[in-house]
This record gives sequence, C-alpha cells and structure tokens, in this order.
Amino acid sequence: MFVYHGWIHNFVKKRAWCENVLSMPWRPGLFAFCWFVPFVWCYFISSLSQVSSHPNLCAIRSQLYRLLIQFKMAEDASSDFTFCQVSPPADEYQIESPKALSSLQNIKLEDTPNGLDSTQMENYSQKVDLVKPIGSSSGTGESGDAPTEKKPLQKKIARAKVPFEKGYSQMDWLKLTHTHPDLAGLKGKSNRRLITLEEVKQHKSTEGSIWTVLKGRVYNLSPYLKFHPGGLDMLMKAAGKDCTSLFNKYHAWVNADFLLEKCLVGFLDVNE
Ligand code: HEM
Repeated sequence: MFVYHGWIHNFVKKRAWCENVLSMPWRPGLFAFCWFVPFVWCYFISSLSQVSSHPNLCAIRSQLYRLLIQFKMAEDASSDFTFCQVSPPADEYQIESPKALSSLQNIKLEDTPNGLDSTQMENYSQKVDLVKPIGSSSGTGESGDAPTEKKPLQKKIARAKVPFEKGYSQMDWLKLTHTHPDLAGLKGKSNRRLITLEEVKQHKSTEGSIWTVLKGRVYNLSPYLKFHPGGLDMLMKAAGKDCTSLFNKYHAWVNADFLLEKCLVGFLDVNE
C-alpha cells in the first residue's frame, strides 16, 4: 500500500500544476478513491460469475443474440435508410446460443440431389414435378405440355433520390418536427376539421402554403418541401390535389402518417 501511495504521489507531484491540488485538504480522499476503484471492479466481476446462470440473465443473453442476428441481416439486406422498415416476426430467429448460430451457417441449400442412385433419382424428380406450379412443363420435354406463357415483367420505377442540402436530411426533419411549434400553419385552429377538395386546390402555390391529400388526410407540405428525398419538383406534383396514387406509385412503404404528423391540417370531406 505504501509503495502504491508513494508512486502516485511522486508521479503527480512532478507536475507543477498539481502541487496546489495535492496540498488541498481533500488529498486523503483522493487516495482513498484510488484504492476504492479496483475493489469495486473485483466485486463486480466476482458477482457477475455468480449470477451468470440466473434465468433472467439467460433471457437477456438470448435477446441480445437475436438482436445481433437481426442487425446483421438488416445490414446485409440493404444499407438504405427507410423509415418504415418492418422487423421480422417475434418468433423468427429464436436462436439461443452462439453454437446454434455457427451450425446455422453450415447449412447448405442444394438443388441437386448429390449421392442418389438412379431409382432414388427417379423418385426425386417425380417429387419435384409434384411441387411444380400448375401449367409449367417438367423440363424433360417428354410431357408434351404446351410451352408456358411468359409473364410480362412489371415495369420498374428507377430510384431517383436527390442528394439533400446540408441541414435538410431526414434526421433534420425529425428534429424540426420536435421543435417547431406550428408546422401545419394552423395558428391555433383545430386539425380535426373536414376540408373539401376545393379548399385544398386553393393551396398550391409556393407563395402561400401547399396542401395535399394523402390517404384521406390533408397535409401542409410547405415545411417538408426541401426535406423530401425525392426532390422538391417531385413533391410539387402533389400540390393542391390528392396525391395518394402518386405516393403509392413511388414509395408505398414510406410512413407518411408519421413523417407528416405535425403537418396535418384536417381530413378530406368525402361527402362533398
Ligand atoms: C406527400 C408526402 C410524401 C412524403 C412524406 C414522401 C416521403 C419520401 C421519402 C421518405 C422518401 C425516401 C424513400 C426511401 O428512402 O426509401 C421519398 C422518396 C421519393 N419520393 Fe416521396 N414523399 C411524398 C410524396 C411524393 C410524391 C407525391 C412523389 C411523386 C410525385 C414522390 C416521389 C418520390 C421519389 C421519386 C422519391 C425517390 C425515389 C426512391 O428513393 O425510390 N414523393 N419520399
């Protein structure tokens, strides 16, 4: 103890700026603290080994493994930032130990039945035929099925994300929704009133406010214009009208209810 005490004392004392600090009345307290820290660590580590088999701890551990796997899968799938990414169902990836994880990685999915003799091979191909969708040929050319019609491929919409200006990222938008007092521009009026399409049409120029209808809700788009990842021009197509079909065409997965929650002006009057 004396060696340690002396070592710290000499080490700190060499620095002139510490001279005054060390001569202060709380100096004994400082050294007591230096001794206290390692003891706390020892106690913590020994208590950890005692409770490692506790059922609650096991549950937490398995939850952590599950989270790790979900995170890895999300990372592999895409690096894109989307707000409404849905996590897998709770009963998926119920892996309780790292052992199970490594054995999962060893599983191989093969199309070809390696190591089967000719009769087994025949049975195998019959089974494969059974599970083929109705109308598709067996692939042998002997069945005499009519060649299947090729489905027309769905026209893909090219992604056209616009690089955001500094200070206009989706995170900046989220911050703004939490700090701005009146994004809808209602000045204290209720956002529960019914609004006709006629009234929405009057709000479509950048001088005033820009309203749109999305899934029966009327939103003030003006504050969101510069934050839209698809660009201002694209969003202007929604000005003064019902943009639900346009919205779904480009990104049905986007959670607009959440993003534009603070821009809600009212609800579309469908009886008009
Ligand atoms: C009215 C509310 C709207 C909201 C809240 C909204 C929000 C968003 C968000 C969050 C994204 C990024 C999507 C992603 O990263 O996956 C996006 C992208 C985009 N948006 Fe919108 N949008 C709206 C309306 C529209 C409309 C009306 C159009 C078309 C006229 C449009 C066209 C686009 C395009 C072209 C992109 C980039 C495409 C892509 O990344 O796949 N958006 N929008």
